[in-house]
Amino acid sequence: MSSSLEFFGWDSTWADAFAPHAAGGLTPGRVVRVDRGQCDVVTAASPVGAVVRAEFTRMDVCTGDWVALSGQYVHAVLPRRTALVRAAASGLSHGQVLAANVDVVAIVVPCTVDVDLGRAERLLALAWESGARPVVVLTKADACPDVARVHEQVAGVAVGADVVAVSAVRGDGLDALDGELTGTVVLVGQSGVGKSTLATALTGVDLAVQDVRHVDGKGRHTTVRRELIPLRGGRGVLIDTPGLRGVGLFDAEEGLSRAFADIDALAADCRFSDCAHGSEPGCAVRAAIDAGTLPARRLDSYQKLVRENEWAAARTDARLRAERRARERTFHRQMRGHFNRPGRGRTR
Ligand SMILES: Nc1nc2c(ncn2[C@@H]2O[C@H](COP(=O)(O)OP(=O)(O)OP(=O)(O)O)[C@@H](O)[C@H]2O)c(=O)[nH]1
Ligand SMILES: [Zn+2]
Repeated sequence: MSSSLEFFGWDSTWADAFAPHAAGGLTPGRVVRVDRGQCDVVTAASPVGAVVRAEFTRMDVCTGDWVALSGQYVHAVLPRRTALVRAAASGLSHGQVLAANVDVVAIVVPCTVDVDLGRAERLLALAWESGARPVVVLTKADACPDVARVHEQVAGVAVGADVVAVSAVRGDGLDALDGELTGTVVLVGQSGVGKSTLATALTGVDLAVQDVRHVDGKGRHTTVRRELIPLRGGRGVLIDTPGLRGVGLFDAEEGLSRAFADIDALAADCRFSDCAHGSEPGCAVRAAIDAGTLPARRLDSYQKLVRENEWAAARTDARLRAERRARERTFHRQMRGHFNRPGRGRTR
């Protein structure tokens, strides 16, 4: 397969997954941007402005997906290796896929003395849940009087993840970060934490103004904002998609237990298997807090995120129940119509 697709992350595993489509004469490509049923797809040849067929819109084709194109139609979406999902911003009880086939989730946290550990923990849970590898990036290190201390605090909550301090303006730490960012990378973090500045430093492209000339399916030239940009180290691509800011957890039980693996491990020693780590006797988590080995803040943070996640799950269940009831009503209506039709021979 052409090196240009490899540039975007194509490998032999994708080629295997694509084989049946290749046999059918379809073209592989990676989605670099989606906009209401239209998506921009890079292929080994030129980029294609593709149309997502109506029957696929519910599959939520998103930036980062590998697709099989038939002409300018997205014919199939290859099964995702990973997916970054959050509770939909609208507060609907659906998950929203923000990016697909992400290898590294870089959690961007500004390096300040009053660093927001709870936010880092939330993003770590989200990242672990996606199936990608999380890395915490402490930005604006140049403006922090005690980088080592903040690094230590954050490393303390980032169980199983690396933490790298950088200054995008001075360039400190960027080489170390390059080494962490391989494959498909996304930056997540609140507004103002330095994502755009960092993205520019990592790609050499000013993403705030980047425009890409593009030929759509009808051969017209248009200008689009491509959301998949090669990293300067040549070892990956950055997904720069809007909407990676406010992140609510969605179905993130697994992610939470990875992000709080230390608490999970302690909880295994609680006397009761359903211990809520409140006032139960024999609680190993409380014992660790009393002994000073687990900060009370971390347990609070964990419990808050678990409640949030359960709340989202309950809403999903409620939605599924409502959908089932609506389907049943439709079914009964159809049945009544069917049996009440003249000549159906309903005997009374
Ligand atoms: N001192 C210092 N300031 C930085 C650094 N990186 C970013 N900033 C500043 O932090 C502010 C926010 O940076 P952005 O890169 O726009 O942050 P963002 O996360 O992209 O923000 P949104 O676009 O709102 O999501 C800007 O004023 C930057 O100049 C850094 O390494 N050092
Ligand atoms: Zn307990």
